[in-house]
Amino acid sequence: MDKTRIIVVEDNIVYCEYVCNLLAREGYHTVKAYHLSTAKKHLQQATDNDIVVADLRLPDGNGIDMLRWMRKEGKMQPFIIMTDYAEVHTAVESMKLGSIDYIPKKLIEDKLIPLLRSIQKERQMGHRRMPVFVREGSAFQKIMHRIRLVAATDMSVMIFGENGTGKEHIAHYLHDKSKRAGKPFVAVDCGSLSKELAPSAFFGHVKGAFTGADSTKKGYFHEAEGGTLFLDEVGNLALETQQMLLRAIQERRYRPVGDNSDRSFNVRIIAATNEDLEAAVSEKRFRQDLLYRLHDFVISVPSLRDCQEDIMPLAEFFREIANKELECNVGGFSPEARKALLIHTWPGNVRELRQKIMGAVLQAQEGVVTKEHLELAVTKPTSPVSFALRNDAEDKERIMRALKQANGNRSLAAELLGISRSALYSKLEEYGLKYKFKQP
Ligand SMILES: Nc1ncnc2c1ncn2[C@@H]1O[C@H](COP(=O)(O)OP(=O)(O)OP(=O)(O)O)[C@@H](O)[C@H]1O
Repeated sequence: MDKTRIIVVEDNIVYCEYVCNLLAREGYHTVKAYHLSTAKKHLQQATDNDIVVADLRLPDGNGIDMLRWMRKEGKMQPFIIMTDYAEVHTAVESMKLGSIDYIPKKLIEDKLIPLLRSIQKERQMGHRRMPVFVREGSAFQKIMHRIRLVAATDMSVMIFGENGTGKEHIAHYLHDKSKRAGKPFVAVDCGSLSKELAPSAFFGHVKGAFTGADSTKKGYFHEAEGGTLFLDEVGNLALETQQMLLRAIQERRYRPVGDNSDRSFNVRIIAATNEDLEAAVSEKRFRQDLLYRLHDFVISVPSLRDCQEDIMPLAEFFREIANKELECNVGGFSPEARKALLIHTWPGNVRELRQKIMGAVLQAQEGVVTKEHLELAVTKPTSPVSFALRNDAEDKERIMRALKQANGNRSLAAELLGISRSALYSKLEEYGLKYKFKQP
């Protein structure tokens, strides 16, 4: 099971139910919409991991209208059209707009699940459906440097940053640069996990463990074996789940629900949040000991408004993608549009930029994107994420772990800790730490 939700858009209530049951039997979490308007509401809350399965004909529009609306809004979730009407031209139109496939309803039982599995497999193998732009601004160069530094180690990494800054991309990149590349990368949306579901989701369960456990299920830890487990929005985990995770991480073992023996695991953990977890700790919403376990190494991703030099290169990159995906021929941005892009505060960060550019290109079709095409509203910036954990005991252990990972090399350890070499020396002195590295 992963964090994928399938949004099923179908006005025939019986058929909608049938498709949802088909999906639920395979362990998918489904959301139903009988109208295009309801589907749009669901999509406003959708994550990039969701997948849409839509009928072609709906009471208040059709599947193609919906796909066009999604792409205009920059919502690039995979879109599968199902229909009774095997009209080739409609299929072609939906493909142009980026629908993944077109399944005649009579073949749905055979084709839908394999198609969904292949989409998910691609994601798990790290083949992102969305191309990634390598940002060259100075902040990102530093981040890339820090990633290369930590990738080779097994340190847990905590990524802080506002929504849409690219934290998940960074986690993927880190995985790809690590010795775990080629092994699974399993992303977990911690916000969608209730405390009741979490034990089975993380650790799996055996058949008959509880009512409804019709078969044995692997949990995220098992799925991620040898690879990376990415805990997205980790600040949203229930306290009970935090405690359960902490125990597993400390002991490097867990017990599937209903099983009578423990399993050990070899998984690297990367976590991300847009929350100030230090505040969450002081408000007793987040366990300090878990936070401390999760952040051997910290990466702070700046907001887009603090990376002005990346705005136009990213905008050009998204313009080219939009041209290709939407079959448009837009050559650039007018001077006013450029100015508007540079002064906008981007509360939704790169995700918002992508959405605005996709929408603008679709509107412009050709020529250049103008300020009007961008439809940028006046916005207030969200508060920046700050982070400064520390208490002496935890600091000491973090320092020792960094020194160990750096094989005793103090310069490298200081870099891993994100402090200067002299700051590391004074910390070593302050805490009376004498780390002696034994040569093998
Ligand atoms: N370097 C990049 N190249 C291309 N697209 C990017 C890049 N960075 C971010 N994006 C786009 O922005 C969206 C948000 O990125 P991502 O999901 O990695 O951010 P996030 O910080 O994890 O967001 P959230 O906090 O909302 O989960 C992605 O869907 C992606 O399309």
